[in-house]
Amino acid sequence: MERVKRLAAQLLPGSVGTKPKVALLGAAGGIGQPLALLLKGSPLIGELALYDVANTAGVAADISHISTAVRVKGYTGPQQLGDALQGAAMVVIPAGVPRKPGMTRDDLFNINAGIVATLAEGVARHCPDAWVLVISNPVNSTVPIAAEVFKRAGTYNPAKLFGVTALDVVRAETFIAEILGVDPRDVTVPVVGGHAGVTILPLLSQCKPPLQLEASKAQQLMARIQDAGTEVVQAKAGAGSATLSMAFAAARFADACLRAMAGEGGVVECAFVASALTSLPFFASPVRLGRGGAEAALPIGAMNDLEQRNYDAMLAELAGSIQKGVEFAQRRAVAAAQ
Ligand SMILES: NC(=O)c1ccc[n+]([C@@H]2O[C@H](COP(=O)([O-])OP(=O)(O)OC[C@H]3O[C@@H](n4cnc5c(N)ncnc54)[C@H](O)[C@@H]3O)[C@@H](O)[C@H]2O)c1
Ligand SMILES: O=C(O)C[C@H](O)C(=O)O
Repeated sequence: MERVKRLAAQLLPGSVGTKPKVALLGAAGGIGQPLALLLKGSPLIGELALYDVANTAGVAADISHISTAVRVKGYTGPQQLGDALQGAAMVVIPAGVPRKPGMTRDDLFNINAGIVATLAEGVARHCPDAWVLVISNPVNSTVPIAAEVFKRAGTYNPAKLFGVTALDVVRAETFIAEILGVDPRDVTVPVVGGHAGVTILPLLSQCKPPLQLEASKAQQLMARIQDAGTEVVQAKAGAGSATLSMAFAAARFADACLRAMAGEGGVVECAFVASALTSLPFFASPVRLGRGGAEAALPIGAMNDLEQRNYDAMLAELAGSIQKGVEFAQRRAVAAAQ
């Protein structure tokens, strides 16, 4: 049996025994640490590679003492990025700077664009078949950046690149459950578009159980979901943005991906993916996940007047953010070639 497991590990890239290796980039950060903790508890992971530019050794030593079967190793600095990524079946990226009060997610672009591009280059080189889950903001631009890097490297598989928008869904479920007086786990609500301000579009009319709200209340709830990140940034007053709820949301999304990777059918989660649902090249929607990644971006369904107005209002901003990411990656490639 052991021989069969070892053989399977050699034949299936990214697997340790029969369970995959997951690399977490930005593992010592505000999201990285609690996310590492949650991933250490996953029965679906064989090995967890914790990578950061600083402070990884302590986090890895600490997490490695937790009595679950996931093997943990820490990697620090660009020279160890390759080893962290080698053989990974999934790469989760929360590396980068968070917002401070008064900033938009787009204000993070100048720093985070280069970080995500560099890490995506590492993925292309060391684990080109991995599923890549991008958390670093602005997601509406960092995902297109990663796509461009992969295209240039000849490794782009649109089915395996995801912008993590799960926190928007988690928030929508929570706020709706408060209104309905039910357990948030019993609420289902699609959140589509992107992950910044007006591009976050919760389709409240499709909520299950149904949510009966007059238009002004629905508008208020939609605005609260759209501004929930800012609510946390303001509450943290300069100490960063959402980390714990983000770790919860990312762990849930990673778990969905790992279950689909392992062959579970019918797994659907919202994510920002390459999509033909709209005129835009990327769009967040419910996505059906399968062994090979995103199998289908599911139709966003009928929208009421409020949702349609929000949808129409978001398209230009989302298009601009996507284009900004694409142009950044193209300029970077030209500069690298000179
Ligand atoms: N997608 C979402 O819903 C969502 C939610 C919350 C936060 N975020 C974003 O996630 C990012 C991280 O947030 P945080 O609160 O964890 O920030 P943080 O500053 O606490 O942690 C970021 C970590 O990234 C590391 N890092 C920086 N450059 C790196 C590099 N080149 N390679 C590897 N690691 C690097 C830092 O050392 C740090 O440990 C931010 O951009 C934030 O806006 C996204
Ligand atoms: O709001 C932020 O800057 C972080 C994150 O995108 C969030 O939605 O909490």
